Amino acid sequence: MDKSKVDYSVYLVTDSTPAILGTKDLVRVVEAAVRGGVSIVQYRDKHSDRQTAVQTARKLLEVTRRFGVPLLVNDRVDVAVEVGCEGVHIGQDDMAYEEARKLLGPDKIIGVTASSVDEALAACKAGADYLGLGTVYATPTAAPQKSLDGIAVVSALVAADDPAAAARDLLAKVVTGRVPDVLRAVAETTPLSHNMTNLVVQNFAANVALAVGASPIMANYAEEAADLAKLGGALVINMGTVTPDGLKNHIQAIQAYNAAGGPVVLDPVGNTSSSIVQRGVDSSSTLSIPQRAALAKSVSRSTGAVVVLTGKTDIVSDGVRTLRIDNGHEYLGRVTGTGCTLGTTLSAMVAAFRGKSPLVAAVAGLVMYEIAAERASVRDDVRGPGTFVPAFLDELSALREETVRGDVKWLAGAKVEAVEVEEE
Ligand SMILES: Nc1ncnc2c1ncn2[C@@H]1O[C@H](COP(=O)(O)OP(=O)(O)OP(=O)(O)O)[C@@H](O)[C@H]1O
Ligand SMILES: Cc1ncsc1CCO
Repeated sequence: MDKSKVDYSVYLVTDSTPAILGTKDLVRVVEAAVRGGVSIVQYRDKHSDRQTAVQTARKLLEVTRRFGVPLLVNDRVDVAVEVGCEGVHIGQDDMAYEEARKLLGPDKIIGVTASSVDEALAACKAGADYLGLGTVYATPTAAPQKSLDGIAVVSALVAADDPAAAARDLLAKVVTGRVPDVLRAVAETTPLSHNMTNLVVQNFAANVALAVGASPIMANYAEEAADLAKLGGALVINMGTVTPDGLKNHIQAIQAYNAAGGPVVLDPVGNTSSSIVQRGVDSSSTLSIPQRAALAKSVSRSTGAVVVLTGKTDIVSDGVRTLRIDNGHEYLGRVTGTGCTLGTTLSAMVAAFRGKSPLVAAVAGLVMYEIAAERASVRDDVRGPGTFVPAFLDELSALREETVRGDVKWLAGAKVEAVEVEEE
């Protein structure tokens, strides 16, 4: 497991005490919670003897591996070493970071609890992969300086009657809560959105990129891609009006972005070729939402890419977590190129959120795009798809401005839900 890709959004800390777990089986509770959307699990057990702890950790590891999420063990580094899980979480009174690192090697995750600024700085300096901070809550006068990567919960899941539903609910809330971080990152970095897109949407896509806060360039000649790829942006490959020459340019440009580690958004426009971020497959499909969710998850698993399937309901999956977004307006389906320019929007989000979560970035792009459409559709000056387009650009731009000045009331309208997909 590549520890730089770990998603801390919904972090489950187990508790086997009867007051929290009741008479339930811990492994089943964890399985349900992971099925619902938990992205990382910490097995925390202060009371069991070593042999029991090793046995339980093995059972938990079997579950977490099946779902592709990491398992950490609290405190008991020897247990983590013995079962070969993804790492440990240590407190200030536990084994020292350096000693744990020696036992676990460089690739395992080591998280450290910090209860003061000094402890946090020391843990970061030592090389901790993440910090666990005590009870944290923002107040109107003390907003956190750094946004959080996720929340750790114990009883909200372990004591829940339906841990899967509780995990789904938390996942949707945490992902939605991170949307402003993504939009602010776009505003702060003005990422390059390098579009190799179809002939129909060039101008519209460039204007959408500007409205969401990106810097567009429509450059179809692949010789330029190696230089452009170094500018920290993302590439959109849209195959809407592709030609044999265009295809060669696309491949060369993708290689340039891969070499530079830059994100690529692939929009096959109705094609079903393998993809990096894919959309449009469903536009005229009759698949049910569970079928589309299963398709998105399986394409994501096989490509390693986040997959987006658009339509009235959009599906986003990173192969582990799958979400649906039910915002938008039918005008989006009556204007050409709204799928294509969504790809441009996504490129801005994944570029600005590079190294963080592409799933969260994709959700942010979808939510912003579709709430802008909803707001435009109810404006007095909008009487049909023609007047909708300029109003839509205005609303995209307004959402960006509101978010940058800290007004995120609009996000209350986000309809994001986690979807459970049966294991194959
Ligand atoms: N009836 C609808 N209600 C709400 N949102 C919609 C509707 N139809 C499309 N959308 C939204 O419009 C955006 C574009 O999706 P759509 O599936 O229409 O793309 P497309 O058909 O591939 O577009 P393109 O014209 O670029 O080929 C998505 O954000 C999607 O959610
Ligand atoms: C109409 C059209 N034809 C090729 S690409 C495109 C834009 C919507 O996909």
